[in-house]
Amino acid sequence: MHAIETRNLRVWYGDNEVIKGVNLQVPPNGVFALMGPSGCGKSTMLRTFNRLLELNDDARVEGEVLLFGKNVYDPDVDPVEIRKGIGIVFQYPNPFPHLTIYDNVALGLKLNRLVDSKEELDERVEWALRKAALWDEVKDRLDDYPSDLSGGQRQRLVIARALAMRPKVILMDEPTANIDPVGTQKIEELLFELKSDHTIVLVTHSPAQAARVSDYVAFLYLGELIEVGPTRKVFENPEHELTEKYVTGALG
Ligand SMILES: Nc1ncnc2c1ncn2[C@@H]1O[C@H](COP(=O)(O)OP(=O)(O)OP(=O)(O)O)[C@@H](O)[C@H]1O
Repeated sequence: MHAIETRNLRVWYGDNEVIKGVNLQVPPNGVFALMGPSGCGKSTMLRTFNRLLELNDDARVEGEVLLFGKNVYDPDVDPVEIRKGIGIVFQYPNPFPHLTIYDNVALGLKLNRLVDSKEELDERVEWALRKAALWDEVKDRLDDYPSDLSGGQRQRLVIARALAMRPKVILMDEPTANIDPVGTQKIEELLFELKSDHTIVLVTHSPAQAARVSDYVAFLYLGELIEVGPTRKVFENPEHELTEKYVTGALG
């Protein structure tokens, strides 16, 4: 079964149609990149997957988004539950500034009563920080605040916060756009580690990053899906001229 499947997905902001009937299938466990130039609709599409987009009053969604076979837009689905079950990481690392490193990871577990004891909470926090490849750097300063961390570390803290909830799917919207090259490399290595247990959908405007980290890639252009397939195939043997132009840098 696909982790995510869209069926004739369309999105409007007011009268402006920005996703124009996209049919897409994201296989489970791997990195699936959504790439395309600025404004083509990548972030908009990503936010339809966890129903975050409808928090924007102007936006209207049509079509289906199946999450492991279940349409998240069915009337019996609670969008809050959907958002809880899917991790999301944004372009600007946004840990809670007034919570310690420990509490940033622990908060969702506490609020949702996912653990029974302090011991279990400690274990889960450590587990998530290890999975996010941050534990060694923060284990002696769990009571510090995220402002003491580098941008790359803050982003891995956000990833740990998401992982603590054990999501099957993690959405990442340009997670390295504001991170230096060393921090970017760490996050890209982390994606490689995470993909055996998680489905990661990565929005990137960088074809080079898509080529480095993804197993499958979709190329979006002006709200349309131009091409999708295994990353190697799309980069080495694209079917569409537009894709070829984009991956060779001729499209901007
Ligand atoms: N809140 C909004 N209200 C109205 N139009 C919007 C809104 N957000 C995005 N758009 C428009 O929708 C289109 C798609 O934007 P979106 O941000 O999804 O593209 P993107 O590919 O993620 O671009 P970028 O890489 O620059 O973030 C653009 O034309 C954009 O101007």
